[in-house]
Amino acid sequence: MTRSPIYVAIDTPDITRAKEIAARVHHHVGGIKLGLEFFSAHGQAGVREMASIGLPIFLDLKLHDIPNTVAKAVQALAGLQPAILTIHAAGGLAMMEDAKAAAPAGTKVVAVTVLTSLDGEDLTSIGVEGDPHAQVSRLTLLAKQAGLDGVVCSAHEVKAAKKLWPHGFFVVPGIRPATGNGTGDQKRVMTPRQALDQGASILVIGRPITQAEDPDQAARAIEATL
Ligand SMILES: O=c1ccn([C@@H]2O[C@H](COP(=O)(O)O)[C@@H](O)[C@H]2O)c(=O)[nH]1
Repeated sequence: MTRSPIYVAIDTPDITRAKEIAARVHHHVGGIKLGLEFFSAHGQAGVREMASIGLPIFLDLKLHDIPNTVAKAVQALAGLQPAILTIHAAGGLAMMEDAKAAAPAGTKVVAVTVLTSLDGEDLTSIGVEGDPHAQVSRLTLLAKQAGLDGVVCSAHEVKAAKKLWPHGFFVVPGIRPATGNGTGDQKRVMTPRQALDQGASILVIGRPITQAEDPDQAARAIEATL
């Protein structure tokens, strides 16, 4: 059976709630994404507890520091054997190379290019010239050169990024079902179906599932559109 491309982003510091959501959506997702909020509250012990549910774990820590520090952090996380681990492409070529070298063989190391909460104006405000497309393309090529497994980008850039890296692994957040609540803090969004059509390898979906009255039903409804 093929795994669902949906990774549910369980962003909560409440481990009881995190386990409850995971148990409810278990059959409709391909994995669980744990990020800064969960990790800051529960650390590696919490990740192990969530892993015992039996779904692949995507550890979204978006590591970004000098190469030595990031490599040591990746080494320290290696025992968790995450399926996917994120670092920031803006950390540069050497940082990405060292992170990949420090990761366990079974872990896909992927680089965040341009956060889906940013638009062109935001990029200009932090001194990045060009639109998100140009910056995603530039950082995708750098991540490929560093020997990573793929990148994180929005569905708006994934087609172009895939052209540059046909065998890359493309993680796409900023997913919003056609019907439902607003985009929140996300600025570059697309529906799950459209994102897959554009070339996403996996879809990261948080609030549309976790904040639904019935997360199981929300995940099931999204799955039905794929
Ligand atoms: O560019 C990025 C990189 C990571 N994320 C993470 O994905 C989820 C999205 O959650 P939603 O509730 O579906 O908006 C969240 O955990 C982010 O940390 C991202 O959104 N954009």
